[in-house]
Amino acid sequence: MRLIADRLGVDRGGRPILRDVSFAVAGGEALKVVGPNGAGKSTLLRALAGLIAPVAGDVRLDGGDPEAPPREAMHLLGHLDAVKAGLSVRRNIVFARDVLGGEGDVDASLDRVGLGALADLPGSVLSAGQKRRLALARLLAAPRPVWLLDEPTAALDASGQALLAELVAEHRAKGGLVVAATHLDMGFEAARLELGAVAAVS
Ligand SMILES: Nc1ncnc2c1ncn2[C@@H]1O[C@H](COP(=O)(O)OP(=O)(O)OP(=O)(O)O)[C@@H](O)[C@H]1O
Repeated sequence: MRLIADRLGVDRGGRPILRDVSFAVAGGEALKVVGPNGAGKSTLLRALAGLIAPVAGDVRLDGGDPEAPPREAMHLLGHLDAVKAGLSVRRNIVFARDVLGGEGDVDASLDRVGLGALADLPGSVLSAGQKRRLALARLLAAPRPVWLLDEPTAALDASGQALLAELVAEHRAKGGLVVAATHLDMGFEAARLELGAVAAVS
């Protein structure tokens, strides 16, 4: 599988944010998107996920299900954790699995991210780092080959950051691919896409 962005152009609020952004990420690979605040990192992830229509170029997923839109192969972990405050921690994951599809084991996913003991508590009581861990559990419970991660280490402690690096390594070993926007070291090797006045891949 290959995720390809081809001369992508994206506007927001009528302003050009991304122009001529091109890259390809193959299964097993990771791409780290960097750039200053406002450079368009989140915008790029949202465009890849099909949530914002590009004004130029396109996003393709080669080797995926030709019948399904590319977004169905993607998991966007946004910088907001999208926790449903009124649902229990476990129900949050069941809900995500029902919406996104997938056969992941809900309790095993929670155990893996260290939230097993909190499964019956409402989502509203989770700390910022625990909400981030809940978002990681969603990646496991509703497996999809393309992970789009927006500032995935935000609010994670050292063990959470190590867990993220492990999950990414396992995902890549299974042929999954990762595009991650970040200001920080994420503890794994990745190609680099720098957004700024001019976008370039190195
Ligand atoms: N809904 C919106 N309407 C109009 N402009 C927007 C909207 N969302 C984002 N923008 C603008 O798009 C630009 C890129 O924002 P984006 O969130 O993609 O940047 P970023 O690189 O992820 O920034 P940060 O490092 O601060 O998270 C910014 O100038 C922002 O103000």
